[in-house]
Amino acid sequence: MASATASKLLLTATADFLSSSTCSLRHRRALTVSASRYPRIAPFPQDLVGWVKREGGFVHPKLKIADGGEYGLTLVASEDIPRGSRLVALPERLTLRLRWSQDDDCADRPDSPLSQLVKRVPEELWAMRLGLKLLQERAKTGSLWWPYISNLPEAFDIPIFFSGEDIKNLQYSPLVHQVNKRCRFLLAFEKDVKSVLEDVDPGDHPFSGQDVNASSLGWAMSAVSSRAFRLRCKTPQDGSGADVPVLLPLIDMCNHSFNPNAVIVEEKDNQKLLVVSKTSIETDVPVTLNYGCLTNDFFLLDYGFVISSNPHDHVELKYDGVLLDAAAIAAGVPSPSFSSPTEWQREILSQLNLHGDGAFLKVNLGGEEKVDGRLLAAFRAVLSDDREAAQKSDLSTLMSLSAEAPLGVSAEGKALRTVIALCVISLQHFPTKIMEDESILKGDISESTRLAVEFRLQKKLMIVDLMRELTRRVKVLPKEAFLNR
Ligand SMILES: C[S@@+](CC[C@H](N)C(=O)[O-])C[C@H]1O[C@@H](n2cnc3c(N)ncnc32)[C@H](O)[C@@H]1O
Repeated sequence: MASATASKLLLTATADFLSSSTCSLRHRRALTVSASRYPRIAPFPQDLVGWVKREGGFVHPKLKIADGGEYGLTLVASEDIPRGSRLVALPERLTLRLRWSQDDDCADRPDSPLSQLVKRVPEELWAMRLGLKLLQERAKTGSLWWPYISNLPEAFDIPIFFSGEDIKNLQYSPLVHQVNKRCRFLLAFEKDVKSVLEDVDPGDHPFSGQDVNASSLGWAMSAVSSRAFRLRCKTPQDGSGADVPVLLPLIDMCNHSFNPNAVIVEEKDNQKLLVVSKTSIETDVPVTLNYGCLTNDFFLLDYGFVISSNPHDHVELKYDGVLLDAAAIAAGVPSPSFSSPTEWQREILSQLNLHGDGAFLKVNLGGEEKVDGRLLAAFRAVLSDDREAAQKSDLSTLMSLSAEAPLGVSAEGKALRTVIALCVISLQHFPTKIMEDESILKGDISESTRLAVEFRLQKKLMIVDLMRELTRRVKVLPKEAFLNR
């Protein structure tokens, strides 16, 4: 039932590209409304903890699966657990990953229809590759992983399932571009899958003869992108030393924190994956893992959530001479030369890969660096008259915000004021104001609208914070910085 909803939403989100896509993957077991607050694939999912233990895994006796509030389900300590405790140990055979072998019963054949489908998915959509395996196991009667799969969410609030209106509500073109790209891929891949499977013998059908469409493919891709971990594997099947995506039943009930109380450790000798507590965990406290130092773009696109004051979030801009001249003029810099840099400035811009053939023009504001080092170095160089000092300075100094006015206070003042003006221009690109977003969030809105508005609000708050920080830096510059020489 919810799969049908997901299908409808995917159609709405991609109306521009869509021809037809309506049915959804139906599991052999009936899909009815779940009794849980966080609907799962099966109305009464199997006991995941019991299954892991029965299959040779270990689960700390003081751990349980519980309601993690707005974060969905989570693993929680039912009593205090000391630091350094083994929380979960998962045998390798319970991990769900792509394995190819001609004669191993636990693996898929390298010439199988599943492998043909996997090969048609671009590497950057690795979640879809493993998603195909997940769909195969979801469709298979008697799958080893059914107790795990029955506990997976039946739908995901991630942007590929947003309505067209909520995709627009993101107000941020790099993310809208990614969402549209994924939707387009899913719609095209649906057709690919049908054509590959058209003449496949029923016994070889990867999805036990069931129909697979853009919606079910989207479900599988989202299940993997929001739950898989990338582990470094050295086996020949997985490619030597590559990061291989793996689904880790039960371990993937842990929610994310940048300050996690647990870590995943690979126990090579026993071929087990462990979760070990990094700190003591008090009663009722959830076990958390760090999913990565990601921007909100990735958190929303892959996981369906947005982190407030995310120190890794940034906005992406294009290094564009005309735009930067406009920013510099707005900052009070007379005749800036971003559109027509001098030869020595072009040399520095080339070293920064911001000029010439193959230049990489994407730059960021925000994140740990606060101002993209390449952008800052370019500003310092283009807004300086001191050719000798610029050519003598090493790039790493020019790129560092903590380097104190490497080309003199006048250039530093102009550079920082121009970054502030660029922040203002970036803010103006968002059609709504911070106060409007805050007031929308107080209203009665759908989860996807809430996520979209929260996403754009966080971007804007990040820019405002950056402007404050840069203004503080400008204010402490000596007064020569304010003379427009
Ligand atoms: C690996 S699963 C964790 C288990 C999940 N809560 C569940 O109910 O199955 C990742 C998902 O949990 C939720 N989640 C995890 N950490 C979160 C956080 N810090 N903030 C909001 N949601 C979070 C998101 O829905 C995310 O897609």
